[in-house]
Amino acid sequence: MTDNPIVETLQAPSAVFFIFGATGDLASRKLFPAIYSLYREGKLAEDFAVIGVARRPRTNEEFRDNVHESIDEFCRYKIQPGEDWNKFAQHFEYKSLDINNVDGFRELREQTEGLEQKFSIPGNRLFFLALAPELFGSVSLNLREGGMMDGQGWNRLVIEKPFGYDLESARKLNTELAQVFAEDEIFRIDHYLGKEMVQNIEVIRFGNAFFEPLWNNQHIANVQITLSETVGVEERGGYYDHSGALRDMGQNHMLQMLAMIAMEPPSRLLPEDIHDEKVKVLRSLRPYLTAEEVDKNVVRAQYTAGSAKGKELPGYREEDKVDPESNTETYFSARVFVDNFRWAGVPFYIRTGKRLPVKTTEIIVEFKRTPTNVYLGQRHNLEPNLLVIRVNPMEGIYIKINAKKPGSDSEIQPLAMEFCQSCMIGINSPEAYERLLEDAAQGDSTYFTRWDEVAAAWSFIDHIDHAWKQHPSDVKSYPAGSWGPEETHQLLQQDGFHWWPVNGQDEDNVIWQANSR
Ligand SMILES: NC(=O)C1=CN([C@@H]2O[C@H](COP(=O)(O)OP(=O)(O)OC[C@H]3O[C@@H](n4cnc5c(N)ncnc54)[C@H](OP(=O)(O)O)[C@@H]3O)[C@@H](O)[C@H]2O)C=CC1
Ligand SMILES: O=C1O[C@H](COP(=O)(O)O)[C@@H](O)[C@H](O)[C@H]1O
Repeated sequence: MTDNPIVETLQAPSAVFFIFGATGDLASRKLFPAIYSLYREGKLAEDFAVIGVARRPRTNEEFRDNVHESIDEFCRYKIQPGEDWNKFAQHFEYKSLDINNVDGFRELREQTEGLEQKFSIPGNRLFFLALAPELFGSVSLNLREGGMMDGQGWNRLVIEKPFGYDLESARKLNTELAQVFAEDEIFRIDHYLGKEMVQNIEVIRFGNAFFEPLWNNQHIANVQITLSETVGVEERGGYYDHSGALRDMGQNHMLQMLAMIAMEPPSRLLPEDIHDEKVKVLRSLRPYLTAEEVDKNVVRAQYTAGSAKGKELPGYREEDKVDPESNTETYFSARVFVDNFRWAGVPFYIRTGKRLPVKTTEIIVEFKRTPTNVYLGQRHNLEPNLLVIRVNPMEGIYIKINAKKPGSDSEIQPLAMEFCQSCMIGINSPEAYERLLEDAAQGDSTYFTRWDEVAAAWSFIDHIDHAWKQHPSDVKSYPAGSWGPEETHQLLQQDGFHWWPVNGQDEDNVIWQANSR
């Protein structure tokens, strides 16, 4: 049922999609809308089914109403007046069960077989775990014990982050999953890898002749990755207070983006080859083994009360379900080194935080300056060239270059050569969860994380966390609505650099770049 002529209509194989945690936030905000968008674009096989699973009692009709509401509220496609809603909704059923009770899985098996018969689905089953991580191990064991793996087709497990709390717990979880699923059946989600512009990094780098020769320590001065959020912890205080920014964003999204920027070109674009290259980067991260090294290279902070857009905002310790004496970091920044031939000596600065002034994700590659400034005699300081990849919410890339100011004799100004994808594609740019669900159904693991990548990332993060645990109260503070603690600037100043403005704005919100919104 595609109404968009430019989308590819390669359909995913016919399968049953199980959403474990079907009454939860992720299912409602992301998963049901993603399934509907795939349906609207003709990317789902005609013969598909969805079974929502959670403890709360729901009839199939009530569940379908929930799905309708979630699509109304969160989907980029709207249900059309006069559209045959039931044609879509009849594919959805609900099963109330407790993950820890294997009998429920046996009943689920009967229900599944009934649906497979009804829609002529050849036994392909995709299990999406939108559940608290503590339940991941039990659900996979009970899938096997309850006979859910005995269908005639393939079985795939799609698993949400966080994958473990540290390397040890991640290993334990992986061992539990490996008792039931082979590595190529496990699809570990990092939803940043589903984002259009993160996937585009590969094409920008490997599809253009002029970047690759410059993509090394001879020509790149530093790389800056910013993932800033305006929201606080919202209703996720219980989870976040045990996680913090380093685990919530650092171990996964930020290191994955760094790996995409730093990896070697794979000889083939097969999932295994890309994973191989990324894991080499993650294993080359210089570990910070002592508290002194961590102090010198990593900054952590927590937001206090502040304001944004004229609205008063509470401090982190006043948030719902947060320990009033919590030392959990809501912000971190780090100077990271990739110790290999290509990147020796090039700092990668990464920062992320909640309650910052703008919602944006940007990767800025700062090039080294020209060998000499021939305009110095005319008192012109040339700015370095930048390549800026805008990931979220604006999507696009621009290159900042120096050019003569039109009409002037000698004045030089920085300007942006820009490709603004969101200006062109607008709301039709697929959401990350659509791509990832589709890829998992197709069996393509390129934009999921392989176990050795997850392990290498934890190994790097664990050293920082161990150092922090020695001095838990050593966390800096920043007012909500500000750009983080002062110390974050020192990270770059020690190398003679500074954070470039993101979102096309400097810290006084002066817009210097055309398509900033
Ligand atoms: N929400 C988000 O934006 C994001 C979430 N995630 C991850 O996704 C996962 C789910 O998050 P979220 O949707 O926010 O969590 P919620 O707390 O909103 O939902 C949890 C779901 O699990 C079900 N559940 C809990 N215990 C059991 C049980 N014993 N048996 C069966 N079902 C159970 C709940 O339903 P019921 O109470 O009816 O049993 C509910 O449907 C987590 O791992 C989270 O870290 C990751 C990135 C973003
Ligand atoms: O994984 C997570 O990501 C979101 C930010 O995702 P985005 O796509 O909106 O940039 C973050 O808010 C959340 O804390 C974290 O768990």
